[in-house]
Amino acid sequence: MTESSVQSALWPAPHATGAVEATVTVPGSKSVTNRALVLAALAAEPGWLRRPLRSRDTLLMADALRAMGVGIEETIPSSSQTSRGMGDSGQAATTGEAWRIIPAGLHGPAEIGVGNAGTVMRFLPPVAALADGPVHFDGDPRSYERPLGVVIEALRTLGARIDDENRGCLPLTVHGGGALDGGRVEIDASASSQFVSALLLSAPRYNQGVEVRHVGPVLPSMPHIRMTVDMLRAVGAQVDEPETGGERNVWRVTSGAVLGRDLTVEPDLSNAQPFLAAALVTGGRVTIPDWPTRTTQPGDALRSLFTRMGGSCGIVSTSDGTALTFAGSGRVHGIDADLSEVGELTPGIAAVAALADSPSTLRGVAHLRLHETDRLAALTKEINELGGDVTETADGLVIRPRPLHGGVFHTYDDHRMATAGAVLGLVVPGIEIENVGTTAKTLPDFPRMWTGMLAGSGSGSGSGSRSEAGSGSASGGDPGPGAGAGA
Ligand SMILES: O=C(O)C1=C[C@@H](OP(=O)(O)O)[C@@H](O)[C@H](O)C1
Ligand SMILES: C=C(OP(=O)(O)O)C(=O)O
Repeated sequence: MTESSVQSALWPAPHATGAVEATVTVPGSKSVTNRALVLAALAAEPGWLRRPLRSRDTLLMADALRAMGVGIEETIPSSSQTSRGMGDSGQAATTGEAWRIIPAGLHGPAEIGVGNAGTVMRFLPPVAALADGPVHFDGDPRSYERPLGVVIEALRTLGARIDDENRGCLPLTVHGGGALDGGRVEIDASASSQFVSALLLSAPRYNQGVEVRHVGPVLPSMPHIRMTVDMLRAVGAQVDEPETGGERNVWRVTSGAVLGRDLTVEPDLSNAQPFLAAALVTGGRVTIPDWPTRTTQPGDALRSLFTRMGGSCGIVSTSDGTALTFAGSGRVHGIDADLSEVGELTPGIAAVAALADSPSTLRGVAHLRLHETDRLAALTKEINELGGDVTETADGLVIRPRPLHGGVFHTYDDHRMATAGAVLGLVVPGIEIENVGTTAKTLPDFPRMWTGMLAGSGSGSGSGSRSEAGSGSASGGDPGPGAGAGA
């Protein structure tokens, strides 16, 4: 098969013949990995990143930093090396991949491919402003449509010179001058929290630091901004959030050195979503090892969201740390939820909602129209083409469950559309996922993990027995077309 035929192939989504019972090891968080790479690249000394996510978005980030002169060495640490660090839930890492990041003077000229990674296209122009020459950014066709003008204008206010031939979108060139003044900037981040995170992450290296004031009507994905602030503080940056005197949504980062750290990346809790959903929709039980007890990841909200939808869960101590066990009850309920803080969970919640015993209203997620695809339109069309009844609202979806039938579930190059389709396929026979390889954006091993999860508990192989699935540890099952493609 050529790469393009692999990409467009249809993947027969496995159907669960019984309750899913599995332990699933989920790879590291995209959002933590890409923030950690940026901060380590800006540091005054080398640092370590353990259990990083290795996916299209994070490899694009690493390659982009390398293009500007940063050293990133990929090593497998010996079992005697252990680590603790920011974002760490307390468990020691004794195995797995580790990247050593060796900061250097940032150089241009450089060519950066952002793919369709919001974190790369938003977080790196502020870094490139510190380079000593031009840094050119380009990406997938969809990246041209995703908003970037707010970051471009803010950087200009802070002293950067940028050529944006497409006016506010990619492609663009940041003419780095080796340093940036910094200062105060007002932005409207209602289209993406990543605008705020982008400006804060590089701010300690700007001459005057940065004060960012959000002045727009809404601000989505607050946990991701908290993640940025937490991770900045963990590398020694001073970040003030004056919430008194009527000042909300203001962040001040003081100019100062960024420390090199040793960080173990938490599992990606948003990527745990399809596996937890599998327990919910099949009345099964799924355990996710290393679920952190304290985290800024929005995926932690799945514990309450999926409990409201009919499941139950608990964090348990294990010999290696902590794990989340989530159990379905055999019933799936609809939900009325404001998902503005956790927008990236919407596709997975919509899939579960389409299988529920009552309607759902998902609100606060108008900005999803500007994600990997227009997720509100895509979910509406794809669920309805399987017999569903979904309508778009100004800021979300209303989902009235109907009996669904098989068919092709199109994914629009959106990893979370693919995993949402896989959840539907557990319950609805005959669903085929177009381009499941698009999951490589954040979870390259998804098809193998999914079939591994089902190997002992469903998909025609009997129900009730336990299976183990995880990145690199799943056994059995066809990895499916496109597995690993696109990275
Ligand atoms: O900062 C981050 O790591 C992210 C922020 C969110 O973006 P938006 O605020 O644009 O939704 C989220 O949806 C995305 O998956 C990751
Ligand atoms: C919106 C997402 O990604 P990005 O980082 O490209 O914005 C996502 O992963 O759901």
